[in-house]
Amino acid sequence: MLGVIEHRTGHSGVALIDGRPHTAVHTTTDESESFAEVWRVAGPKESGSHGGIAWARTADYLFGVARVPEGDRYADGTAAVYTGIFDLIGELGHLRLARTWNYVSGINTLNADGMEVYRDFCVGRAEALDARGVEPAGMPAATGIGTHGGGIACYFLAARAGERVNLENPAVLTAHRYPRQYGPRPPIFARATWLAPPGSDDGRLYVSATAGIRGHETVHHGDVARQCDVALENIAQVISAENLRRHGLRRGYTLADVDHLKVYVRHREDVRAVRRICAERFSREATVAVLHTDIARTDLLVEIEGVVA
Ligand SMILES: C=C(O[C@@H]1C=C(C(=O)O)C=C[C@H]1O)C(=O)O
Repeated sequence: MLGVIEHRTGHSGVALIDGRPHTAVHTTTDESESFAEVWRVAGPKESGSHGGIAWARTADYLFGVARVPEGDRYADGTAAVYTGIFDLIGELGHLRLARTWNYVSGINTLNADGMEVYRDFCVGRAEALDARGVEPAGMPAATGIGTHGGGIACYFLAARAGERVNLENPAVLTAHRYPRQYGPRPPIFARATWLAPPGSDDGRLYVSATAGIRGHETVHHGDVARQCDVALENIAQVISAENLRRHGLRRGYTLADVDHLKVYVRHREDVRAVRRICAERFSREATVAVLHTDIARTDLLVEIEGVVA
């Protein structure tokens, strides 16, 4: 095990438990929906702590977890976590950042300056890129989603070598090009990231948390089923052979290939409908965890992420 993230009805701090980074994120409101997200990899491991980031690695992969404590502003704390991540991957030599997750409590509430917490988080992330000279196109697939408490939990996966390709979706505007109406600094992440070990094309495709957005606009306001359909359509487009070819990758996938799904639903009463749609569209063998959380944009009702392995 390289790291463990528990999804449940409460949160915990960041810890190294038996050499494994660990935290619990408060991503749902019903204990029966709780589960542990366990990252496994073969080979000898070492672990450590670096400026509040608990990390573990093998020769090939690095997994790390950090947290910005609950407060009335988040930009500075977020910038500190992300500059810490950039510094750590540099020092350890695992420079291919492949996936990030950002679990943000009170994501749609206002901070002490009257700015939405999600936008405040985006400011901090963008400032860290500025500070370390990281190009927006270098940022991989991500999740930026709500929780019910605990500040901001950030975790990430990075690789030492191999092929990493960040993918966009032609149907959705590149996040870092969003217009200013979504906040003073844009979200910065790719729609998916392909990661393959050196000398092998046997890689994985990490799909960002994906919503009912076309261009930069939320579609089907108030209609969770139709937003869910557009999110699924967006995932299907990102992982399609046509899109992978556009990014220089000679393979292609369908929704039936996506596994390790996490589905975030804003309203408890929508959970059943979303579960039904996902059961129809994903493989019966896929694991699908449905969580009840707020979502970065107040008009988004559902987001879906997964991994093609
Ligand atoms: C809100 C969006 O995406 C969400 C926000 C993300 C982020 O800020 O890292 C990543 C994926 C989604 O959870 C969007 O696509 O506009």
